[in-house]
Amino acid sequence: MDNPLVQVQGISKRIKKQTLVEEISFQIPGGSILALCGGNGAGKSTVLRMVAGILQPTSGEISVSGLHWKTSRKLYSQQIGYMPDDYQFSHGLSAEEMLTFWAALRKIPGRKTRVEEVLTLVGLADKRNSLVNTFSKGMRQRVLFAQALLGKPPLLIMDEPTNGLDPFWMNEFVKLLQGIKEEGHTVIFSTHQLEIADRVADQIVFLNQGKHVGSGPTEEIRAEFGSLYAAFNHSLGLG
Ligand SMILES: Nc1ncnc2c1ncn2[C@@H]1O[C@H](COP(=O)(O)OP(=O)(O)OP(=O)(O)O)[C@@H](O)[C@H]1O
Repeated sequence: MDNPLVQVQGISKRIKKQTLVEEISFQIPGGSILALCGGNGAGKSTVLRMVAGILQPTSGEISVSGLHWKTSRKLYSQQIGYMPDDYQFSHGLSAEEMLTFWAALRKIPGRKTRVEEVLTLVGLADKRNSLVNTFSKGMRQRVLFAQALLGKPPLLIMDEPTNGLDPFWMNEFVKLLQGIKEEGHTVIFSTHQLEIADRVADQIVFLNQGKHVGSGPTEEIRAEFGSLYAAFNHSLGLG
């Protein structure tokens, strides 16, 4: 692959004597979507947090746009919009105030307009004045998604972005991601919902118990195994 936007080379994370993830490698070409799939505790969040620069690998290398976190922290972070799998929202802030706060923190140019744009993108423009801590899980997910989009980052990293979304918003999420990809953004997201990976991802990486157990272009996996479910079961030695 020529000049992939993201290069992950043999990363492992050990905490005390426990190995959380071991020797994970993949590359993501610019303008494409990769889904990290696996069950609970597979290591998806740990990998995403390492790519985001929040957690440092015990061994292995990661580069984003040719940059390494250790040598270019600020530039590296500017490449990335990160959506965590959970977030404790502070009391008393509306959706608009929350996003304006994040935009100010990150020095987003034209932040009033950008906050308006992302609120509209995630369908929360009419809820802008409602308190975020009164929002449903799906609405909170959409606020987190909006904050990741604020800086129009080349790379979007999303941890379980469809958790808590109803079928309507699941569909909207797929359309949003497709739109983001058409604009040239690169996306990596984790999910245990294989149907979402099937619908939007160009490439899949299967993880199980911290290990890479299979990967490939989505179309090729489908052609070889019939479905992502069949491929995932095969990667677990179940079929
Ligand atoms: N800070 C930590 N200290 C020790 N162990 C950890 C830490 N963070 C995660 N783990 C362990 O690492 C393993 C991988 O966790 P991780 O959260 O990356 O998995 P996941 O695939 O995102 O799971 P889920 O889908 O349940 O969110 C789990 O066994 C978890 O208990």
